[in-house]
Amino acid sequence: MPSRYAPFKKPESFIINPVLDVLSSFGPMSTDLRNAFLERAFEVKLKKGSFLIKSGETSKYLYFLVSGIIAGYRTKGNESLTTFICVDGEFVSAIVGMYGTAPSEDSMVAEEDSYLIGLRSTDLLYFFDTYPEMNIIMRRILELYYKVAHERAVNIRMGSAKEKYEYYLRSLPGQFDKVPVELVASYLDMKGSTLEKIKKEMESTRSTNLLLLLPKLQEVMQSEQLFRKKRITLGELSAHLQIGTHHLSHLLNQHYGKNFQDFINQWRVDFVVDLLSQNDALQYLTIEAIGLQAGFSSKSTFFAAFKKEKGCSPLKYIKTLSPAEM
Ligand SMILES: Nc1ncnc2c1ncn2[C@@H]1O[C@@H]2COP(=O)(O)O[C@H]2[C@H]1O
Repeated sequence: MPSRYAPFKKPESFIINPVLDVLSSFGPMSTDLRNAFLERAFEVKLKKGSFLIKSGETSKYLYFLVSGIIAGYRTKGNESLTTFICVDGEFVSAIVGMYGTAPSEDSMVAEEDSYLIGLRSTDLLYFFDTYPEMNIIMRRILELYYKVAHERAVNIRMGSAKEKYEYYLRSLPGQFDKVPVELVASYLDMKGSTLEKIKKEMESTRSTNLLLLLPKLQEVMQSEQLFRKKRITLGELSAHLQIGTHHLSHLLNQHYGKNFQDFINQWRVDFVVDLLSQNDALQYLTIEAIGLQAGFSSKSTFFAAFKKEKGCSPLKYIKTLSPAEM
């Protein structure tokens, strides 16, 4: 047993229970099987840069990555190739010799501090013999990984560098940002500089696509006066535009230089100013009531937002209006 292994330590239940939930999402687990896992699974903490498995080593364990990144690589002559990138929520093992029957061809290294749950292959074999449901669960996991591996083999050989990168983005929804560019480039078998260029191009088309939404945003604010809804949220406005909240935030920041709240408040203040200058609103309504009409939920937020936009209080502003405007 290589000495770099820490002694056996059971994981905390708040960590192992979600892992068992992932397993049972592939098929029901009996309480006995869950308990057997709780008894035998161990925790593995890896510092960034340390090995989970070294090439040539016979691994007698399977792992589930709870947090962090594990990358597989192998070297051929002077060349080093990233063979897989594993992010949290995935299983990792020496693919060749999964049950400790042959040395691993790939080395597996933590690309950031990682936390894994391990299981001895002998325990897994024992589970197969003792709990029939474990066979079903493992069969389904392997079917899924087989499908993913096939997709990867096809996609990585086909298409342009951009298409390969698009495949990669689809294969790790929501997770891809955390993997270092150099690692992704090696995985997709392209130069780091090529990948940087593709990423930049995709960023700029995304910004252009977002800009196409500006007329719709204007429409939603002007005709539907969505800002007048008290406590309107970023989520509601993005739902109206049918885009994600982070895309809307990005658009507001890029185009207006404003965060969501300031953007909404600017519309509200413009609404108030419009009302004040157009008719004799103040004969019927107090200035506070006009603020509430505009969508502000209190006098203080109204006054603060007004000052931020116009540089003075609403009352001072009214005094600057000519009598004809009032
Ligand atoms: N990365 C690791 N891989 C395998 N076992 C580990 C690791 N880190 C700690 N261990 C523990 O080290 C133990 C060594 O003996 P066991 O095989 O009984 O069980 C092993 C695990 O409990």
